Amino acid sequence: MSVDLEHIKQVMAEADCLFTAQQVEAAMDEMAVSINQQLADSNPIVYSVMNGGLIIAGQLVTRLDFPMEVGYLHATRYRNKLTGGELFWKARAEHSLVDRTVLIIDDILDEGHTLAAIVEYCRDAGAKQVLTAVLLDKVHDRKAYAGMRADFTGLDVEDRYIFGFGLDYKGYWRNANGIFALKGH
Ligand SMILES: O=P(O)(O)OC[C@H]1O[C@H](OP(=O)(O)OP(=O)(O)O)[C@H](O)[C@@H]1O
Ligand code: HPA
Repeated sequence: MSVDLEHIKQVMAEADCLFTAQQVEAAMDEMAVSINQQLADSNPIVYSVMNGGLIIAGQLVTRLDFPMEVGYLHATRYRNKLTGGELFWKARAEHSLVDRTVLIIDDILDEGHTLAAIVEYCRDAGAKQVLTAVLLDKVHDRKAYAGMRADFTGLDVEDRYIFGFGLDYKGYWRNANGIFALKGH
């Protein structure tokens, strides 16, 4: 599928910056303090959820100062579209999860179906504890279950279409250094 790069550039030019790079850095610092306190002696496996979790996971784990194994899971529900569908697994865990603590890191908890399915998968695979960390939690009443929250959350974000810092607009701008909202959405 060909992409109109002028459109992609225009989207960024017109976007609203909701959080600057400095605000994202500060949020990751705070998340790291909590995770360092809670998981220091747990020998966890830390999974990034590809693709969106790549940036936050990479930057968060360098703030963690205890022994851990690191890997990735790949599950997608939006597939570069603006609304989510059925969860599609592209890569599952390579480690045995039996009796392990698992920390799942993703960019956003939106409706939460992705994280809920991943947590269930890890529990079914024998993990003794599954914790979740997200940079963003989108504020609305469409969560997979009422009151759903990650164990560690960086920033609450308004109910708009978001991109930057791992989140994409039609596959682009995951590299944007900050959190942006699409004009009119
Ligand atoms: O809370 P939910 O409504 O389930 O949405 C959150 C998920 O959606 C995005 O992934 P996406 O499916 O877009 O794949 P990507 O990570 O490759 O962008 C994001 O990275 C989360 O994993
Ligand atoms: O607001 C969003 N932006 C990009 N990807 C997403 N995946 C879930 N919600 C979003």
